[in-house]
Amino acid sequence: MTALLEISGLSARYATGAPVLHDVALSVAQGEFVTVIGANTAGKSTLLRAISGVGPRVEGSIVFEGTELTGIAPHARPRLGIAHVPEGRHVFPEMSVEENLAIGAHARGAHASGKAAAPERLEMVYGLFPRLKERRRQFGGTLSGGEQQMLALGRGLMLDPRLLILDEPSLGLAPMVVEEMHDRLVDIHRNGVAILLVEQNVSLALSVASRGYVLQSGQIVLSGEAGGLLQDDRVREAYLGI
Ligand SMILES: Nc1ncnc2c1ncn2[C@@H]1O[C@H](COP(=O)(O)OP(=O)(O)OP(=O)(O)O)[C@@H](O)[C@H]1O
Repeated sequence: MTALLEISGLSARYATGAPVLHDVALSVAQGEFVTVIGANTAGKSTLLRAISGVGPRVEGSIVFEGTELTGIAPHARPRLGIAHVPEGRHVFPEMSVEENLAIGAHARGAHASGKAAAPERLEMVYGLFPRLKERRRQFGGTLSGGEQQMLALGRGLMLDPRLLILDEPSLGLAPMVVEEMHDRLVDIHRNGVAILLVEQNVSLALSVASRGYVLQSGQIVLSGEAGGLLQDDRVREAYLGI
């Protein structure tokens, strides 16, 4: 499979701290669903931030569709087709659902080639999340936690991304909402969008993704087919408590 995202020799550190990522190599093929699992502070969010260019200082290479990202400004990366939905919901509380979604379309830029028109994207997002359509005039801040997470995800999709990077989309949600969220991720993936998912819920992440990486203290210590990782004793002991 052709690589959509190819990371190699990636190290990252924050201005104020010690190195967080060490010589990380990871790839996502066109249309692939990949997950990164690991304990708290392993560096999962930092890895996603390095891809979107917000936060850590990086060394190494992050190539997206043949373009080296490390020299590209963070605000220009969404226009290449990368949507980052960070941890926490980050909706604009005093803007309507539809205004929140419009911001996503704006971030993609008006002239991106191959971009579906914003009204089509909006219908696609409303098709995936009918509850957002019902509440399109409601302020973002008045939505339930699950609805806000869906709005954050919908805003990312308004970018018409080729790669969706998601940080803990199920954090703090009730189990039924978590399942709904993961069903929607499967739908989005079926529509041809590649997904890189960071998730605390390891069994769920490995059941929706096709491949996974285990990040430990900033290093990839294990990787492979999701089904294989789910059966791996090291994963079962460390992350599933089995
Ligand atoms: N802005 C920052 N400045 C300095 N250090 C940071 C910053 N953000 C994160 N770190 C540090 O980087 C390390 C990795 O954090 P990161 O958030 O990437 O981990 P994580 O695997 O996503 O964990 P969690 O699941 O708890 O979010 C931690 O030790 C954290 O304290």
